[in-house]
Amino acid sequence: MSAQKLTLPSPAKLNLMLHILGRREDGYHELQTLFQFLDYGDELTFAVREDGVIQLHTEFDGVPHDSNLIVRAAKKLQAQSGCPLGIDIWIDKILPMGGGIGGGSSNAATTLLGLNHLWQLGWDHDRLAALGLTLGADVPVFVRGHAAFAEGVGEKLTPVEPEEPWYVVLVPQVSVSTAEIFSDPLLTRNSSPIKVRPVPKGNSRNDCLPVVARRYPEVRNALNLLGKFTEAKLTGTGSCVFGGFPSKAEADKVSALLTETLTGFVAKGSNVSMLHRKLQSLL
Ligand SMILES: C[C@@](CO)(OP(=O)(O)O)[C@H](O)COP(=O)(O)OP(=O)(O)OC[C@H]1O[C@@H](n2ccc(N)nc2=O)[C@H](O)[C@@H]1O
Ligand SMILES: Nc1ncnc2c1ncn2[C@@H]1O[C@H](COP(=O)(O)OP(=O)(O)O)[C@@H](O)[C@H]1O
Repeated sequence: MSAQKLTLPSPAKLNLMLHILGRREDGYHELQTLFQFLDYGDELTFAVREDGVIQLHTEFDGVPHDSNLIVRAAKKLQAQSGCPLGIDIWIDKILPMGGGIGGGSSNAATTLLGLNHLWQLGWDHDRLAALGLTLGADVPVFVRGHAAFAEGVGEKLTPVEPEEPWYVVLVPQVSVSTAEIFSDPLLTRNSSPIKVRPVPKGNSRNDCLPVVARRYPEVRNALNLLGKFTEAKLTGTGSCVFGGFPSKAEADKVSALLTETLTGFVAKGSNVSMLHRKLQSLL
């Protein structure tokens, strides 16, 4: 008899603002950023194996099997929990890679939460988030599943409740290297820390934007075009650009105009990750 399959969502995130406060001794940058999820993302399907093997069945262009964050997350959880079970995994990948919408980190978090459920490990979110942080700075927020103000390299999280507009997200056809942006001499690294909560209005800038727009004409173009309709912002280190609208109808109208020449999609902002809504419904 074949194992029962479980399908879970793996949502995208946006950085609604991103300030860089300084550089740490280890070369990483201290940030303040606001994460919100999108009701839009990949889908991962899992089936438990009795033989302990971890197998991702979907191939990724340019990402070898054992480097995939899904496989790395599964192997770490298996090693640290001592679980003898294995897993078959398939993914329906719709999120662009290297777009600043966190697809890889989200896939890792969905894997951690999915396997915690299927392998019946009983780990709490603190423990899963700590493991997730060793895979990437954005993994903990996906594990916790609530919109958050993040500090440090993104691991100190305070839940927040920003508005949940409809977004038009444009996907310039370039992959931006996060390392390249953080090593650019022109990057602003000395923003003053925001000490008041919630983040006061007027702090919605992304310090990476000037450097990314300067290096990538495709991103500049997307910012200019979306900027004709609403405030156009960069998420993470890009390449994706987004803007909020009060209704789906308005977002759809702008998207229809812009996607004649650019790639993009419309999605609702969400303060509770659709992964957590699905997991809740299983309990
Ligand atoms: C800045 C954010 C905001 O969400 O960008 P996006 O990746 O989403 O675009 C993330 O925190 C990115 O975190 P993460 O995804 O873990 O970064 P990585 O790709 O591992 O980082 C690649 C390189 O960028 C630099 N880096 C990254 C994050 C950080 N806070 N300071 C840094 O200096 C480091 O040199 C690191 O080796
Ligand atoms: N499951 C995965 N999904 C996406 N990218 C992955 C995955 N596993 C490893 N990667 C690598 O991580 C890089 C960053 O991916 P991603 O998280 O999608 O972008 P970003 O951090 O810009 O939002 C990719 O370019 C890819 O090389």
